[in-house]
Amino acid sequence: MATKAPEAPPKRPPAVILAGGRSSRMGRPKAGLVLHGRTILDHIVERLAPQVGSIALNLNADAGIDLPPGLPVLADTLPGYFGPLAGVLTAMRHAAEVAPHAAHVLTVATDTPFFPDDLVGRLSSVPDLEGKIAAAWSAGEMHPLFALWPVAIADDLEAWIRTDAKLRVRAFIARHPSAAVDFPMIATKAGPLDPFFNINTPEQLREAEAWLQRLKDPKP
Ligand SMILES: Nc1nc2c(ncn2[C@@H]2O[C@H](COP(=O)(O)OP(=O)(O)OP(=O)(O)O)[C@@H](O)[C@H]2O)c(=O)[nH]1
Ligand SMILES: [Mg+2]
Repeated sequence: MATKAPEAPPKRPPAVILAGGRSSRMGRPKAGLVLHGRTILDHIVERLAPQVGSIALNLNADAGIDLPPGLPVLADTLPGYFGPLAGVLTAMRHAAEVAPHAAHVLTVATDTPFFPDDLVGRLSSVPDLEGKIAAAWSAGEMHPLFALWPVAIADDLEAWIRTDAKLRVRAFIARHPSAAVDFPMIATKAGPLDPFFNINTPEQLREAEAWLQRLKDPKP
């Protein structure tokens, strides 16, 4: 009797951490922010590593910290601070080089320390994922930088960045087949925490520190 070959486990995608912005509201590079004595970048790498095949960091200026050893640093392939989509394009170009068979590349933002530890598992379980952008949502909002992007649309993205005036991530996603993947709030003693809470200002950094403390406190 013929035995069915076991299905190969799904390949983990290459990932790029987006930290290529100017951090102007924070006033210093966001990748180097310290939360509970460790850089936010360390928190992000730790959460990401078990979920992906490789990690690189998209950065356009000195982050002001010692970077984790062995982490490739990628400046935007289209220099000029064209916004987050320039980071996504850089991620796609990088994936085509380091993982030529990967259909998608994952992006995450460096300023969002509580993102789900099942981010990749759930984004990749979208039916008929091939050719689609799978983006995370929570509380009725899209988090378009937490997404799996088809590497095959890199040229389209580059043309869009070169010609579109507004460079909105959501507008680019709307041009392509996409899927929304909803993530629940994290329950804490102080109420629900959005896993995509992101840090733009010094005040939000203090808020994130308080949330981290609540997450570490044992439940009553
Ligand atoms: N590669 C690249 N990434 C960018 C650019 N602008 C923003 N980003 C990234 O996009 C994500 C969301 O951007 P923001 O939260 O506004 O971060 P930011 O632009 O550094 O901060 P502000 O200057 O305060 O707006 C962050 O991960 C940024 O690093 C850019 O011009 N190039
Ligand atoms: Mg910005």
